[in-house]
Amino acid sequence: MNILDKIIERKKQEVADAKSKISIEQLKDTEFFNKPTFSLKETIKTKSGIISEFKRQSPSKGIINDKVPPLEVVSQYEKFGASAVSILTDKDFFGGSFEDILSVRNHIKIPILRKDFMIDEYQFYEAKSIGADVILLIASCLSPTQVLEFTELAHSLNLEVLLEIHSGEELKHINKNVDFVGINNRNLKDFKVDLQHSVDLKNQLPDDILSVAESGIYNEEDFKFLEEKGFDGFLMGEYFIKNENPGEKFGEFVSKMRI
Ligand SMILES: O=P(O)(O)OC[C@@H](O)[C@@H](O)c1c[nH]c2ccccc12
Repeated sequence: MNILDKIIERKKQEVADAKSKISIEQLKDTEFFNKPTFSLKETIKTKSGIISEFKRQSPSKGIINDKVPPLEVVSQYEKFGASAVSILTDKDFFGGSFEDILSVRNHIKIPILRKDFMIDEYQFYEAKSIGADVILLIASCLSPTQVLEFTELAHSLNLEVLLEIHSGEELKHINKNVDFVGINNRNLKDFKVDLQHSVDLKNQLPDDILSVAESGIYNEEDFKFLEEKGFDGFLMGEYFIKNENPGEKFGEFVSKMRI
């Protein structure tokens, strides 16, 4: 079984447990559920275009940084011009939690992407109740019909949708309602990174869709290369988070790139 299958199997159990503890009605009754959201569609154009990520660990890299608190990191990301922050909420494989979003929500005014593996409607209500603005849909874990239905549900809750694809096969998961198409430079099944593969795929996207290059952007050349190919957004995690002071590293990067 590959890692992605393992994650999804575990996620099903996790969602079943959560459902048995807290109902959707209870989620609707939380502080953030009815608050207005922040739009990445706006900030992707007006700020740096970078969605900078907070994560402690990943299946491909193990522990990356478990020393810095989320608020310290994301406040700096905001200060230096991040269009949004991505926060992993998966616990077992990425060391995240809802608390990582809850603890920062009231302190930043840019969109938060809840980065998790969405497989069930329940998780959209959860995302909204913790104060997320954008959710990720991973094409390789869903059918095109599920992508369509989940997008409608997300929009009904005022959440924006980043649809992640990695192969030509997955182009058929795209529908005109998704807000952004992310192309993962990393294959989630074997962790290989290939930027040219992503550019080839980007050239097959509909013209009017906002595109995000995701993962494995490890230096200035990688970023420039993808920027020149016309990506609108860039999802970057490890390059910043692996440092003692990820926020400062992000600030240096933005000023060096003059974005
Ligand atoms: O740390 P990186 O290589 O810069 O990658 C960030 C982000 O793109 C990556 O965490 C990611 C992209 N899609 C995902 C899906 C699930 C888990 C993680 C991811």
